[in-house]
Amino acid sequence: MTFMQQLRQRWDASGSLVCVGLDPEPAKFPRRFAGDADAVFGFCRDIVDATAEFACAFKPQIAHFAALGAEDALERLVAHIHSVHPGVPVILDAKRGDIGSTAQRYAAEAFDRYAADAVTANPYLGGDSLQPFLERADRGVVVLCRTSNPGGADLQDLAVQRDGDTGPARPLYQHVAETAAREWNGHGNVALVVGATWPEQLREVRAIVGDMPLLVPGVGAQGGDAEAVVRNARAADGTGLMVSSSRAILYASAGDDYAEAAARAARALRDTLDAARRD
Ligand SMILES: O=C(O)c1cc(=O)[nH]c(=O)n1[C@@H]1O[C@H](COP(=O)(O)O)[C@@H](O)[C@H]1O
Repeated sequence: MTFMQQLRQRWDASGSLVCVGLDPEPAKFPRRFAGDADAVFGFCRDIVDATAEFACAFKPQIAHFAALGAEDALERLVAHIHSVHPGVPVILDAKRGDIGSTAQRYAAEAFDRYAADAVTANPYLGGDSLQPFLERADRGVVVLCRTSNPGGADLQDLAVQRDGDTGPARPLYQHVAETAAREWNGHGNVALVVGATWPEQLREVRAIVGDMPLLVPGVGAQGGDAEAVVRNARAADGTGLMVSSSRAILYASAGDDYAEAAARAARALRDTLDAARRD
């Protein structure tokens, strides 16, 4: 089954638009993990098991593992999700982008080493740099379009015009959305990242890309408005969104109830999103 088929089935089966982000920071782990050499895996596994029923996807962030030398924990975590929660797609957040020969190795890293169903990719190097990801038709390629951070505007909002365009200049992120929909999505395996912190841009992107899935980080710790995300960016059938939250779920409690607190936070976000899409 392809990533897109899996995602659509999961939206239906879970009734959830929540993507649970897995960004391990040992300093924030509950005290019971102190001195545990396998704390990164153990903590993330507990969060996964507690939140899976409320998740349309999981999104481990690679730097949060690699910076700790915990790549092995990431490999085992993805294997755990596939075996214990089959049907919940894993998006590896790696934001890769490089010349073709190197991008090919990044694709092998994400899809073969880590067995991710999808990967985030940076389009700055252009279409040929995305090709090694795009040609893996069964996997998803989640292309950065309008990122959630304050500086997302610095370059992504620059008004630009392609050679030969006759209309007015448009923000670069809109060109990314249009190119993704028209040129990069030949296998139907492309999604876009648009931050929850930019509701107007979410609306603009949705208008450009039709029903293409959007990964929307920035609710929770970054303060994005979950209801505005749904209002502005749901697809025609009420799905189309993976609204991603990491810290607000992972670290909902620093006590022994961390897993239950994470489940409550994920369920609350699911319910908020679900109510908004029924409005
Ligand atoms: O690609 C991403 O996942 C991403 C894109 C973006 O525009 N903004 C963004 O915050 N992210 C990631 O989403 C997660 C957000 O974490 P929280 O703010 O804790 O929910 C982090 O892992 C970021 O690296």
